[in-house]
Amino acid sequence: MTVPDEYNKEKEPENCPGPESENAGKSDACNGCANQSICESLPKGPDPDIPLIQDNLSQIQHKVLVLSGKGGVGKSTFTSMLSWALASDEALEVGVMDLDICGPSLPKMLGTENEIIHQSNSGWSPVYVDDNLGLISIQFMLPDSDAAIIWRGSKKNSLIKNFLKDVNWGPLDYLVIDTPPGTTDEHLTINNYLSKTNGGIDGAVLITTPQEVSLLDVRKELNFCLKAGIKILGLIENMSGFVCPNCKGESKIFKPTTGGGKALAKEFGIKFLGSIPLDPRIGKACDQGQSFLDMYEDSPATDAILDIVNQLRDDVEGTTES
Ligand SMILES: Nc1ncnc2c1ncn2[C@@H]1O[C@H](COP(=O)(O)OP(=O)(O)OP(=O)(O)O)[C@@H](O)[C@H]1O
Repeated sequence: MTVPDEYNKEKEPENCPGPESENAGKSDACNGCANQSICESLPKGPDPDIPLIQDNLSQIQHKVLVLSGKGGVGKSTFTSMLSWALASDEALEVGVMDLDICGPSLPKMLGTENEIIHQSNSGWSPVYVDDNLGLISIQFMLPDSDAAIIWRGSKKNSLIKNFLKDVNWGPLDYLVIDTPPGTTDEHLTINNYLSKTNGGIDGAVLITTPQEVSLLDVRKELNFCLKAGIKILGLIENMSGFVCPNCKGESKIFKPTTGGGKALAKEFGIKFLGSIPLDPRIGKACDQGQSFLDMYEDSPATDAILDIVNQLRDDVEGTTES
């Protein structure tokens, strides 16, 4: 078991059961400990749900995580684009899991904001965006779209387990998983369970913007992947300049650090998947729950995204040599 970097050994209370104990986070000594929520989120002993998760996900070919160090850099936007792009190939069955439990935005971006979850004998059904594109999100279980989700780690972990064990995913070519920003309980939980499934996690796509604050935070994400043994499929620099829709001229809005994503990828020896320019129509399409890729085929952002998706498919499906 990997104990996360955030775990602070110096803050261990007297009689601490230790992060690897079955009682981690649950004993009296844990109350008020700064490490409690981390310990609660760590797996304890053999988990009887693991065989159920393995069975439920056994027909999923590829599992891809989308990660970012900072919020607001376009992680959910890219997840929605990747999902639309994959599903535009009618030969593929695509599932999307929204693990941004406290800030779910995929239902809106994929045009399913007002849907509710359906339960049948075979479990929860994903909400279908298209015949071959299903989404699961906590949003579908909330009384209204403004409801706040203020949950501790253990409750989030149970929901993630439900998403893995109780959603009737069926056979899928791709399961794309959007995660919250940073390295959180959700990341530890999903990695813990998926790493035990057939084929494990194919890899993670990391999103940054060119700003220094985002580049600094995405380093933590890279180190998390390295520590957790998650393959890094590549890094994307989003909002990487603005292409004027009229004159097609490009302005480097974050001038000194534009290209920082590429430099970071080189430093870590990982693939740089490409830069996606700013296009104000992306926000508009996402707000309307429509596919930007279909609406604005001529946008340089569409070209960049489709090129990235092709590279990912080549890597994940092994159609070209890396
Ligand atoms: N290339 C782009 N051009 C223009 N707007 C963009 C681009 N990428 C993302 N956006 C916009 O930036 C905002 C933040 O994007 P998004 O919600 O995907 O970020 P996030 O990283 O998932 O944030 P969080 O993790 O905090 O939910 C959205 O309004 C989205 O429409």
